Amino acid sequence: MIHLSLSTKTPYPAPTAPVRQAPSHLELVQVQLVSRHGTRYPTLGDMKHIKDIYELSGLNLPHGWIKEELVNPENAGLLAQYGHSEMEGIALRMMQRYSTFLTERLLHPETLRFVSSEFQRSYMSARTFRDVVDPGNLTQPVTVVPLSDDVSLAMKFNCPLWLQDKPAAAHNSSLEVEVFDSIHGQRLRQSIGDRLDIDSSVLKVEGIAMLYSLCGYDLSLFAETNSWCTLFDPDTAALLELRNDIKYSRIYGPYGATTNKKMACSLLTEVFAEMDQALQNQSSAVSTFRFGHAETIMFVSTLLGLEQALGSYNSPIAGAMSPVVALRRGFKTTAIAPFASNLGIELYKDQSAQPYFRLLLNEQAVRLPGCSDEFCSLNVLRTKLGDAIGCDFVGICRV
Ligand SMILES: O=P(O)(O)O[C@H]1[C@H](OP(=O)(O)O)[C@@H](OP(=O)(O)O)[C@H](O)[C@@H](O)[C@H]1OP(=O)(O)O
Repeated sequence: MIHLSLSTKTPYPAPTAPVRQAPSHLELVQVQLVSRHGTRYPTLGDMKHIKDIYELSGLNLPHGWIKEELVNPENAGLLAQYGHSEMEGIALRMMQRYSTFLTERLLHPETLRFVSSEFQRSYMSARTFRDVVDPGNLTQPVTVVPLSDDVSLAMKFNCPLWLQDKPAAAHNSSLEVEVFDSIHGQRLRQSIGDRLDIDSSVLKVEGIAMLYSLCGYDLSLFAETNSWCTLFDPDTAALLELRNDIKYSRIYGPYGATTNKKMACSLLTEVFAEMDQALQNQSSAVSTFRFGHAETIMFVSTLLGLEQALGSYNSPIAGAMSPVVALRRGFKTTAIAPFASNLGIELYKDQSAQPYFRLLLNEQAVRLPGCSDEFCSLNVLRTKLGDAIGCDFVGICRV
């Protein structure tokens, strides 16, 4: 696979090495997972933009660059074959990572739960994942959270205040994107124009961003690097990822509306309730595997302040940010929200029953600020989340 940072259209970066084993004094009590669905087809919105690109006059596209399935509305937003494979891989590695724990849990099938949002891509991701973890079909079927009640996975649709603030967030990000385009636009138009052998004025930067998404879909859906991805090199891809991150960090991330820092509070309240219940009665500890969307992961990341564990975070990602400084930013959607992006939450207890946790982002350990090690006292996380635990999501979202 070519090493291009393709933002939320990046295929899942399967880990190449297993995580560290827990120290012997820690006993695994529970595992929880919050995951985006696997690789999907473009949404209807993206299909329209792709169709415009396909029909752009003056683009003599080589054979194979135009793929009808990317503009067939019957495919819109559906989980793709490769998305199933991504979920199978994550489940298989989880079975290896927690083999004793999960084998024992399957003796009490009520202690494993699978939950998805009401979108086909999330539901089928949950189904595929469950089929690997529970081949004997002993556990309850996947629980689908009705969209109208969903405050934990597709939560953005049920927060009126967030929806009211979104146009302002989108406007703020568009101002920063304009600054970015004024600095980097000419270089991008020249580079892509040369590679497409067209006049650099034919394409706007917004159109180039769609070509970048097309490379992501080519790579994620077809493992193909010989068409749209030939237009990009790591530097131009990194610039377009930065352009996306200017937007995503303001719409779903730490540099947008204050509600962004609360949007995952209902979800993390559920996660903490299950952790507390597990600590009180370990034998009935429930491990829940949840499947949602890119924003599910981005909202959780924003509430946890993951960008602080992943890189520099003090200043908002801005259009005039130098690419060198931008390289060190903690909020990178290629790392936080690729297809099948997932956050694992492991719960342990030590010999004096003190609770510990470890976070795995895409199956790699993350050490939160305030933690001296990836295995960290649960009190650090509880304190960090504060009143987000037990939050009144409806009250927070009231206009
Ligand atoms: O890849 P992203 O995070 O942008 O995908 C979004 C969807 O946006 P789009 O693919 O259209 O750019 C968004 O669809 P929209 O029609 O509401 O804009 C969808 O609601 C959101 O959940 C993301 O989709 P995901 O792939 O299910 O995460």
